[in-house]
Amino acid sequence: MIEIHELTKRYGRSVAVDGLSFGVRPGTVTGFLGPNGAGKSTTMRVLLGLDAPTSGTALVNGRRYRELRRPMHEVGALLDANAAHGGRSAFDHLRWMARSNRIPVSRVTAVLEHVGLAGVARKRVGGFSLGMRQRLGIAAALLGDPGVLMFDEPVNGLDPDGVRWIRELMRSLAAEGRTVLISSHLMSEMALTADRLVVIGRGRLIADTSVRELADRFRQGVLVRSPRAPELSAVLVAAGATVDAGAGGELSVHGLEVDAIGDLAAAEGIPLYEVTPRSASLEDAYMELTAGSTEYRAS
Ligand SMILES: Nc1ncnc2c1ncn2[C@@H]1O[C@H](COP(=O)(O)OP(=O)(O)OP(=O)(O)O)[C@@H](O)[C@H]1O
Repeated sequence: MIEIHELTKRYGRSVAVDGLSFGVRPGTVTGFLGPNGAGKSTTMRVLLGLDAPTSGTALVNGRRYRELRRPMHEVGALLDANAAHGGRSAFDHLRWMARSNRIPVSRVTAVLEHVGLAGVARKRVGGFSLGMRQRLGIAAALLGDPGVLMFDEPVNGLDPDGVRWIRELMRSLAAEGRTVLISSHLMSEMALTADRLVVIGRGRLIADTSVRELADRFRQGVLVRSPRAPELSAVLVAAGATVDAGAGGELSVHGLEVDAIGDLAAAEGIPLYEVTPRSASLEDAYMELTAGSTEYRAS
């Protein structure tokens, strides 16, 4: 469980996080989204005790990071994939972390296997690709088997296989009942990975919602194709829908859900070739939500 309450972080005169409040629940993947400079990394750094808040609180399992008795058992994080010393092997890097946190070395082998690095465990980290470094960073986060996990931009620079692997790993960690927070500035990625979304801009909360609620909020109607489109259109309008006919004969229907459209067409014996809810505009929703919050914008 993560709880952020009225969190503000100033660096000199600039405000990185500005009165931010939200919670992240166990058993879900929560996407932490916002344009560059929105304050995502700062929030995570404060949660991990790497930065002190100017005011407000950032709690893990009800405590500030420094009050956690065995921090690596409670929260694991990937902030910077290049944190490991290049001259050490993956195994030695993790063994050093395990020893200094009184974690049995057997966990090192387990997490290296979990992230698919068992075969290169004795190789120097300096020779690792970005994807392998990300995996090693995730292995380090998992070392203490914590219930809360935070990943800052974990898919940055990964190839499609790596992206899919991370997505599945995040989902399986949440399915085990863990609290998973992933920061990203890619809505398209979060739409596939996250259950919930916390969107911030200029350090402030813009939206705290489920992916489904956001999709519904910005739904663009249902696309319907039928060989008897004009007839179907009349039926749908009579049932209270608003219908726009496209140039190709397709109908854009607002005010009726997919099931209702199917039932009405069936009742009239009108064939349907396609009924597609057009809710895939999450990227647009995100752009609209964060318009005005971006630090740098091409004009
Ligand atoms: N140590 C620091 N000193 C001064 N300003 C900082 C510091 N760390 C962050 N900031 C500023 O705080 C703001 C928020 O930065 P932060 O890195 O938290 O954003 P972010 O949402 O993680 O962005 P990105 O997606 O680019 O990583 C930015 O304007 C940044 O320049």
